[in-house]
Amino acid sequence: MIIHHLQEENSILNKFIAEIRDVKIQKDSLRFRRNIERIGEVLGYELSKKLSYSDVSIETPLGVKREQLSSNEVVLCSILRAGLPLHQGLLNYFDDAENAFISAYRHHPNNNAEFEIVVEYFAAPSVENKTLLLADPMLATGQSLVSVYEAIKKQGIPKEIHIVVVIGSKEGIEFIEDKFPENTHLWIAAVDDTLNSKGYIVPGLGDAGDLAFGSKL
Ligand SMILES: O=P(O)(O)OC[C@H]1O[C@H](OP(=O)(O)OP(=O)(O)O)[C@H](O)[C@@H]1O
Ligand SMILES: O=c1cc[nH]c(=O)[nH]1
Ligand SMILES: [Mg+2]
Repeated sequence: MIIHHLQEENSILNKFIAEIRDVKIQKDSLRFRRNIERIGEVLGYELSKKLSYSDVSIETPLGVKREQLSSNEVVLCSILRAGLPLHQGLLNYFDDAENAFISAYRHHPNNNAEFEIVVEYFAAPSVENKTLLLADPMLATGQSLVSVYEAIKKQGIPKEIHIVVVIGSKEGIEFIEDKFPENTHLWIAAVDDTLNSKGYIVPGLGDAGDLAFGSKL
């Protein structure tokens, strides 16, 4: 896996990350969603540099100019629910992508701390020989991403995969590394050191789905 950790270099991205972490700011859910979307735009711009480009003639009112345009067939796949604002940010830039939505949630049998990942809702086009962008704001244990990848493989084998994450744990990155093809790119804004006993990233930001859409029963 080729890891691109964007916060290794300072940029305006740091402000968006700081705001989604900050307990004094993150409860403004409109701002939280918009910040995740903005991070999706930044990550999307960065990953666009690794796509394939070909020469296309563009006619302006005054002449013709050759531009290098991406020739990748992109499928943008997000994990519900927290993935929705990140999906929107990526879609703002990859506006002609096909889209896939897959749900994954943690099921705690008998309210135990242990959980299993349940994949239920599944709506995806073929990904055969296409460029798959797999987006989830949080990479904690890594189990959701791997379960969703297993599910989407039923739709074909992608030519290349770009995983897009806002905050990940070192443990989660280690867990997913050998579960994806070697040439998979991981675009990750921030990397945190630990997970707590409930599998939450520390310091992280809390529950991304709840912050974006409200708590659930
Ligand atoms: O790496 P993992 O340990 O699998 O955890 C990460 C998952 O947790 C969050 O979803 P959550 O289960 O909270 O569902 P939600 O989006 O509905 O809130 C997040 O969006 C990831 O999908
Ligand atoms: O830290 C975490 C872990 C899983 N899901 C979240 O939203 N946050
Ligand atoms: Mg959640």
